[in-house]
Amino acid sequence: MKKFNIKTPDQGIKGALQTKIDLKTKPPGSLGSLEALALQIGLIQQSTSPQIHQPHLVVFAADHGISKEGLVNPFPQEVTFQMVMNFLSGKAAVNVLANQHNLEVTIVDAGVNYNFGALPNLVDQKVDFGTKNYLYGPAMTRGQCEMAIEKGANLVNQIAAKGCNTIGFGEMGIANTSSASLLMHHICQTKLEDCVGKGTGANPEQLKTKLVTLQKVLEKHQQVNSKDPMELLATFGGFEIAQICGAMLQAAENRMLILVDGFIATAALLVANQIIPEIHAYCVFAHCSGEKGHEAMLEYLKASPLLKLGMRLGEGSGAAVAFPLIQSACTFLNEMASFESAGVSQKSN
Ligand SMILES: Cc1cc2ncn([C@H]3O[C@H](COP(=O)(O)O)[C@@H](O)[C@H]3O)c2cc1C
Ligand SMILES: O=C(O)c1cccnc1
Repeated sequence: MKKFNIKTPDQGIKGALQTKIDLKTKPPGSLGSLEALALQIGLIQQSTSPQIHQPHLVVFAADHGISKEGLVNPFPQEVTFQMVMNFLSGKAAVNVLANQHNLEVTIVDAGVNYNFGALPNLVDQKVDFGTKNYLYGPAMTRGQCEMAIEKGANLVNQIAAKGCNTIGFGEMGIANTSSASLLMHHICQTKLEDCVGKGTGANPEQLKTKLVTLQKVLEKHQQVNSKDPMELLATFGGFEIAQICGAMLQAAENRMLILVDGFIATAALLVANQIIPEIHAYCVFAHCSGEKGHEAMLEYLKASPLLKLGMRLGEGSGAAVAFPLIQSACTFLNEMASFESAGVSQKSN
């Protein structure tokens, strides 16, 4: 298994950053969360003039063995490959929202149950044609899990080599809210019923079946070690979740700013955070999803999401929508006048 080397950013520059923020022509603290964001980005980049370069969203797609039974997912499995085609034609939610802010989008086949052949804009990182059904055994082997992590990490290195320092991750995989719920249950030690939500729109009866089914999955895997993130990921994960986990770990090692999307992307981070908790300093939490469980997941991570719009889509759509706030944080820090430069009097005391 690849070892990641993630260090909390050196705090030496913190005083200079805070002073620069406080000397802007505004009452102290009046830019609220943008000030915290500017401080965080400055620390990550070790600069009092941080810059966003080549911002990028990577969408990892994969299928889930469980989805074939239709017990946990309102939509059928083939929607995963159909949505990949939609991403490639540039017309899905994540495409249009990313285009709005000039975010580059890369689409990855992490393990879709479909043979795409060679498509020019699809990155082939297929581990397998979907995971196994975890009702009957682990979703993937340990080897597949490690491979997925490495593939995600390698892609981030390729993107970083082109000059990107800000990256978000999205996902597509019918039934993946179930994987995210199971991972959450074990890592956050939250009751299963508080981790399981409507996903793509389960009605009350479907939600009950989803919960009963996932309870059976937990019973099948009673022996799983909640303290072993790789075992959890291999048992309950998806190839897209595992690739996002590796991608996030690599992005933090590379000192990139990570935009964390919704329920499923945050579940990937839960695993990454259990592997190396220092990853936290590199994460900006884009939004609180409308999916039940996300708020508690964010609380577990002591994360303050930038937005709460009731979005519950995934794909990286929340990361795309929050991106301009990152730009605003850098812009005020770099361009706003100071009391001295503008000749504005500071408060008397
Ligand atoms: C058309 C469509 C587009 C999507 N884009 C993201 N998801 C989202 O929904 C799926 C998870 O929900 P569940 O666990 O209920 O299947 C994931 O693919 C996720 O990215 C979509 C779902 C659908 C149907
Ligand atoms: O918050 C998310 O990422 C989410 C919620 C429901 C379905 N798909 C994704």
